[in-house]
Amino acid sequence: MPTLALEAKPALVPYVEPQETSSPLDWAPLVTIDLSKFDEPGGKETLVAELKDAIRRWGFWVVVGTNIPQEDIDRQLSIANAFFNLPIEEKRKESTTSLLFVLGSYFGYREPKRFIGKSDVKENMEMVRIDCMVPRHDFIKIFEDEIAPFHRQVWYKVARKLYVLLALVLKLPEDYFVKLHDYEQPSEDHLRYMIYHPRSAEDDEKINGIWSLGHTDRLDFGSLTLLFAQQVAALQIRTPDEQWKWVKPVKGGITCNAADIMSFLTKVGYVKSTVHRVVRPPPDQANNERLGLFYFSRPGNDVLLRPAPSPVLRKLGLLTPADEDESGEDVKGIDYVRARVKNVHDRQYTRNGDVDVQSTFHVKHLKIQDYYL
Ligand SMILES: O=C(O)CCC(=O)C(=O)O
Ligand SMILES: [Fe+2]
Repeated sequence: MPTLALEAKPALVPYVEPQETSSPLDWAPLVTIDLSKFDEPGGKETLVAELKDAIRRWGFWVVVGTNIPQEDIDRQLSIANAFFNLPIEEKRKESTTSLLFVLGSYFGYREPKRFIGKSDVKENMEMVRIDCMVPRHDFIKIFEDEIAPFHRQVWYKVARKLYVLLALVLKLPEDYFVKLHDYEQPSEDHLRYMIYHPRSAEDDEKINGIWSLGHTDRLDFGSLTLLFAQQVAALQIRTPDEQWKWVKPVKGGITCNAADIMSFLTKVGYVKSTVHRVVRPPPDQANNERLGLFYFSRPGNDVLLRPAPSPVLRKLGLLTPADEDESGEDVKGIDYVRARVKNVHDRQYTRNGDVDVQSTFHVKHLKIQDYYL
């Protein structure tokens, strides 16, 4: 079994993206937010108006003009690809064990071990979650000097600006959400590398071509999910009229979605945490590996989770006196994240069909409904 010399940074084969699909797919008409306007006079106002529609109707949008160099994104994809190409014994060295799931924490490598519902087909995705506070896999440590600044620039160039715009949509002080997600404070904010391996048409048929069940981003329970575009179409969102539509990858763009904490902070409804799923890609991409690079923004561990005191929510009658009562029992960001991860992952089977699709769990006084479509 090859071992890695920690001090040596191996030369990486540059990752080459698969060809774009030419299948005529029913794409979701997502709004594009051009962040290069953010610092222009009147720019924020324009973006706020665009984002408002996106968060209320779709919960998904695309961001361009981020000023993150394309070569930095490509380099992350090359590191991710090289990691997944390591022998399995090597990847397992820092794997996420079931013990961690019991504790509700899951950084590190996760291999596809679970069966899909009651079928004999196994999950086809591998992932590695990279947090800045846990021991890392040796391979990841070697590239830490590139991964850490990349993580940081995504926060400052994208997530932070989106939080400012979201606060403005809700007529809150500009830094309201920025403070809750302060990059410099301890949190479980993280990057994720992920790869889906193609399956035979036969196996995919047994699971109705669904690679990841419809869900909101409870799984990586956070506030915002940023997905750097990769060319293999497979992500679908459920539209307000309950149709599944494909999300079109935009070269150099980032597909963003509001996750459950953002929805919770805005009374589960103002900002929509939209149901989405991953399906077998179209025929001309069905044999491609699907490599993904994500950023999951989470609130600070010690942040108290309570609905934002937004005049917009108040005007809509969404804030109850209990929401505005500061003496109630508090739930911290970390309590919520741990409870959710434990509920989702501390199990042998993925949920599919009739296997435990509905469940609830508690975080202190909050009862949370967890479901999969
Ligand atoms: O692979 C994708 O495009 C989306 C994955 C996803 O929705 C998730 O992991 O929460
Ligand atoms: Fe998701």
